[in-house]
Amino acid sequence: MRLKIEKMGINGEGIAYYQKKPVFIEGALPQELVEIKDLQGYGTYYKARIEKIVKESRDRIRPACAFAHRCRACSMMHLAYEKQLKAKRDILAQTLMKYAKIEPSRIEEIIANEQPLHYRNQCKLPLQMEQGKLCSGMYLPGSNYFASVKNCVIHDPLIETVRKEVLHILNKHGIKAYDYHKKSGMRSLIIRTFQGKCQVTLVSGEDVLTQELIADLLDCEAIVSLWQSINTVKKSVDVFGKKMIFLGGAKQLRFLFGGYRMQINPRSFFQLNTKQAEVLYQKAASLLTGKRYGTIVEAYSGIGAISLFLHEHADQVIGIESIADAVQNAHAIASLNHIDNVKFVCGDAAEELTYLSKKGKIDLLVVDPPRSGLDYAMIGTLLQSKIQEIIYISCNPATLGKNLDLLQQRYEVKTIIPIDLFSQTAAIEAIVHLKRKR
Ligand SMILES: C[S@@+](CC[C@H](N)C(=O)[O-])C[C@H]1O[C@@H](n2cnc3c(N)ncnc32)[C@H](O)[C@@H]1O
Repeated sequence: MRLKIEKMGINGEGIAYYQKKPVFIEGALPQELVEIKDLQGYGTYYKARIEKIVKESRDRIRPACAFAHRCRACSMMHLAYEKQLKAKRDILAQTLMKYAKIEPSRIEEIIANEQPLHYRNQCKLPLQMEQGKLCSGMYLPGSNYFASVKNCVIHDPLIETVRKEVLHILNKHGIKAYDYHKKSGMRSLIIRTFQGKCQVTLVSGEDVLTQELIADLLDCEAIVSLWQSINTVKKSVDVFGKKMIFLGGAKQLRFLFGGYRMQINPRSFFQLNTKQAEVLYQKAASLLTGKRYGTIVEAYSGIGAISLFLHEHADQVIGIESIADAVQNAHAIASLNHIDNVKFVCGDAAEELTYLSKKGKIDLLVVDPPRSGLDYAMIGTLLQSKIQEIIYISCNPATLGKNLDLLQQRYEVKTIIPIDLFSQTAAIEAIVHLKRKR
């Protein structure tokens, strides 16, 4: 059967219509005519695969990665970059219209990523055995099918070099992939890099790593911080296990960011695109009205990067973050940079914000939640609070739209700025500025 692709879906798939129901077709682009196979119904929609592209879009390009069809993580790589930007703005506009009745014209131009390849500062890759060798790869989207990936053009090139070196060393020492029954072996490889240095975390079973293996890994010039994380939970959502073992080098990875001296532990969050993160925080700071704020609260603060960018505008900034390591990093960073008007609380954002808003006046709240968005407790606290201004940084248009729909009871949306942090993928970051209605 042949179908014409009408538009792009939220995950970068092409959408056609069959029997008045949408058909999601991975890899197809708007305006293309495709012959489909494996049509499967899921109640209100269908999914199908491309058998053949009968008429190609003019915007289709050859993907920059030879493994794109195999790992399928970069669902927009076959679309010219300029058109990716347009598609992302359109997806954000459609989603905010659908959930929050926000007119598409209210959305500003998307801020492009100057480096749409080699931008990712961290990899978290599962490990498996292939032809008797430990190798890294990806679980294909929505499945537990493992595909080894020889090279990734999204990663910072140093990640790729170190990934290959680490795998070579692990294989030299006869290390095998994780075995659920024995609770032993290597599960995942995490590499984070800033400015030519890497922090490596080996996620494993209950294995005790030999001193020879650790010494070989620390001999790699770029590895300056080495950790092991024990994770024996069968269907673990978090890649890291609860137990972290420091193996050598420095405990924290140190780097410069936006003129500030930073340090980070493996479990602490940091935006995956370092250069664009700076653009994002500068843009968020530029939305401040110019007046001096009494108290700014940054909820979901990670290692407190946004607080650093805002601290000069306020008497005090309070960050709230649930990961203890990140809070520890945030405090250390503030003192490394001699900033004494920021402090951080470890806890749940909704609970701590409820407490803080009862205790004193909050002039501006910055929220940068995970993909799940703000929970009902958080929305409830905001609606009942007297907070005048909110900057909401989102990485998920759907949860953003649902949250804005509720927040619009008390807040007016002033500005919406999309920004591309994750080129080649369908992920969209956006900054929304809200002001309390009179
Ligand atoms: C998208 S990251 C943003 C971090 C930081 N704003 C930045 O840009 O680096 C979300 C952060 O929220 C934290 N987090 C997740 N759920 C939380 C909760 N219920 N309360 C407080 N922090 C939470 C995560 O650990 C993570 O650091």
